[in-house]
Amino acid sequence: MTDISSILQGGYQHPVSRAWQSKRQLTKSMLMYPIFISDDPDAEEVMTTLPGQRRWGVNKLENFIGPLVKKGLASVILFGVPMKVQKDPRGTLADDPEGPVILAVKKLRELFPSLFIACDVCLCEYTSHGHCGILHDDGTINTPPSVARIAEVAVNYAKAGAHCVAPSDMMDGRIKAIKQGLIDAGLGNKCTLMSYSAKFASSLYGPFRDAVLSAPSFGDRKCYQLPPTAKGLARRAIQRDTAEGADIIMVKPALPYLDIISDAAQVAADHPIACYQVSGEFAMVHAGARAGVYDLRTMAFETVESMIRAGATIILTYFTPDFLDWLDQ
Ligand SMILES: NCc1[nH]cc(CCC(=O)O)c1CC(=O)O
Ligand SMILES: [Zn+2]
Ligand SMILES: [Zn+2]
Repeated sequence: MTDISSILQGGYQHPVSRAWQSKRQLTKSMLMYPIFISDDPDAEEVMTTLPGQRRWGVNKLENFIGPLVKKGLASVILFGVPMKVQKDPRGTLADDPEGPVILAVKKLRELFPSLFIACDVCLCEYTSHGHCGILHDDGTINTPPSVARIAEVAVNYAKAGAHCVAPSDMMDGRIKAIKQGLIDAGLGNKCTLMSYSAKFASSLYGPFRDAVLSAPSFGDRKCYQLPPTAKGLARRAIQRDTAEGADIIMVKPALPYLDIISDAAQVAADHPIACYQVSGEFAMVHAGARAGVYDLRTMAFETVESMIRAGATIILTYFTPDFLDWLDQ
């Protein structure tokens, strides 16, 4: 005789009952789409390492984003790609009023009033050395001016109309400085602060660095991004950033760091938890599908559903346009 408590399959025999077995399901409003904005206003440049993604010029945004908004796109996060300009040690062009990010924010606000617009905040796309902060002469991070500069850039994106600023630089103390800067500018109640709190020094950022030309010219980012083994540091960074005024906590990369997502959901239980399925994860899912290891769509769902199961409610992913279609089918 089978013990009644050993029978589980009765609970998931049908697609509807299977859906009831998940606490949360992927919905369109969970998706935030990362897009690359070139300083060439007419660009629609294909990138070989990020399948299907392009560097877009400001003039192309209407035709690119319009159909996605019609399909239910709720939010985007913008990355500036300065292709033509001169970079300097302090990343002066990060908040150039005529630069790609500020122009794109204004344009998108005007074109798509319902779209939630976040801006990634970092200096590495704009610094001559390619690091995320301002450096001492010996090449190490000089924290106070880095934090001041990052906060200045964030406030300028918010002033341009960003609904959310998301610092990915990993400088200590930047959340507090940005929050204070937003408050001082009268934007404390108008702009969401999403912290890349638990951002690890990962091999999975390669395609992104090619896309935005932000690879460091020397060294690596291991003195500011977290060591992949450092569960404790991640928890402390999450605690610190919630205490410093972050509205949303992010974990990045996502799939190899599901335990950190789960920790974040406990440590910051009263905050929305975001995770970033980064460029290398996206490339891996595509590469495996091309090699015949699995079906692309099935695997894309499995990765993102794992993140949701771990505790994420916001997913930054290059699969967003695909999910908007797949979720309709
Ligand atoms: N601060 C830069 C930044 N912002 C987002 C990503 C990664 C995004 C991706 O790989 O998709 C990176 C790369 C890095 O830190 O080197
Ligand atoms: Zn950076
Ligand atoms: Zn960044």
